[in-house]
Amino acid sequence: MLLTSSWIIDSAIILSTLTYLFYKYVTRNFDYWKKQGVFYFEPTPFVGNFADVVTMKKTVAETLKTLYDKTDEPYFGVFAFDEPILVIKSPELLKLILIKDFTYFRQRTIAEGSHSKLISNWLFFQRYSAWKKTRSKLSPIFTSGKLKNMLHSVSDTSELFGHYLNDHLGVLEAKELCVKFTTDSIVKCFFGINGKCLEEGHSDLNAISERVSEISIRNSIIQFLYMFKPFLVDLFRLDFLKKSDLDYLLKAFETSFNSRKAQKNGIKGKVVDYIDLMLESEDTNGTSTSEYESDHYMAMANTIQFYLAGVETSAGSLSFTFYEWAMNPDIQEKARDEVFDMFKKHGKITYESIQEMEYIDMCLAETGRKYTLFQILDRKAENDYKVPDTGLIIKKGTKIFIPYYAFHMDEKYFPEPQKYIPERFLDKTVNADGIYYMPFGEGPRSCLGERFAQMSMKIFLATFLRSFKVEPCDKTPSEITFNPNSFAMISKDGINLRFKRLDEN
Ligand code: HEM
Repeated sequence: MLLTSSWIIDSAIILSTLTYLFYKYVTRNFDYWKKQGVFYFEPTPFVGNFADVVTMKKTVAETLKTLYDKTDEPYFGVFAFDEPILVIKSPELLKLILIKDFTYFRQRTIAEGSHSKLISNWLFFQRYSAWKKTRSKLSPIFTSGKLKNMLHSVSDTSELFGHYLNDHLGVLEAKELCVKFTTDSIVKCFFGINGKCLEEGHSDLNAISERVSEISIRNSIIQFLYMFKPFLVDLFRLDFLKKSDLDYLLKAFETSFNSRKAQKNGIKGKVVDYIDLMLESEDTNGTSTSEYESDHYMAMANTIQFYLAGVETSAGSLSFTFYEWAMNPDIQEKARDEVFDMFKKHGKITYESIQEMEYIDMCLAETGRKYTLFQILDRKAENDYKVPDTGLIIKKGTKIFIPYYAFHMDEKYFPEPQKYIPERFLDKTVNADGIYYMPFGEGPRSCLGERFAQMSMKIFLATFLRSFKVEPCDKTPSEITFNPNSFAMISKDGINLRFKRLDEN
């Protein structure tokens, strides 16, 4: 007997008290935006403004778009479950946050993965001081000169793709198909190995790439916690990759690195990939052993990150481009004409010739607009920041979501946003006043691999268009519905398309 003579009444009192206390706890921040004088959307206890995400009706990107469309305020408050988040709608304010006043917003909101030596070495997750050092060491890899050296590896992989497709023509799931190319091309350029996805049809690396992009309960929970509950990531030591997959990748890299080192044995040769670049820069003279080891580990860790950051995103972009080309044959034909002109003029794909393929550039730009690939971009205020010409002070620690899918689908910037119109990018006036188009992010923290991704995608598409065509089939969705269980924006029904040789009817 605790409170009354009846255990039933006691239990009811205890249960109600606990429920009340829990309710008070999860709603403790719900007056935050009111106190700040910021317009906000009324949250629901336990889910905040993300009820549709929890019930799997919509993706995070679509949920934020619905709210974005309901207001003309330059910024507004929402609650991700119990946490206040500032959402930016003004392109001018976004330019300040991402570029001009970047020093206030150098971090992301996502978990930092500090439980793992590997993840905490990844550029994407690092805090400013570590990030600055890593970014300055990695940036030289993506200069024009270095990319030119990687072009041959990407071209060879595209040729291999041509052979693979020739043997597998018919109805194929476009993303699965493109993952084979992006995996082989990224591991060739950054690990210096043959991923054998195209040569063997399905290799160990192909299986790892599929596990990374798979919509499984494990992946959904991990992605959700990285985004919304970062402290649980460290507590439960959550990693993106299964340990066995990670060990496989680390071993593949080290074996390739050591064998190249032994082969070269100090001889300076042509730099063809990332491994050569690492050997070139890992000159131990004048560097302490511990500094050498930490640089080597950083370079190796980021190779794994390039794999994770590049395979899924580039395959997503390519498969959505295939989808749009299948649904818009006139656009596919126009892109093919450009490729034939390019081959007529240059005879082969060179770094210079791909710069001339402007229509394919426009197609990729339009794919990047319509299919943002990530749900949101994010930043965190490192110090109090006074927003010019308003009374708002964004307090230190405030999490900021950039609803870039909503910007890209905003009628004001892109008339008839549901339509795929590459010509939108003809006059290059996008982002003239403020930032509203950012498929690769913007500012000092934008995508490091953008130029590599653009180069590889163009080489791949040019090789494809020269010999093949793509059409819709019975299983092709008439429009794309995004899968609400994934952090990446992917098609819920897959993208089944019919691939044919150019001379086939
Ligand atoms: C179509 C392909 C790709 C798309 C659409 C894409 C998109 C993005 C976006 C939106 C960001 C966040 C930027 C921001 O917050 O402002 C990002 C970051 C990043 N991406 Fe990509 N990406 C692609 C391919 C790649 C590739 C191929 C690599 C590496 C080889 C790569 C490496 C990175 C890295 C390292 C970061 C973190 C940058 C930092 O925090 O400094 N990405 N990417």
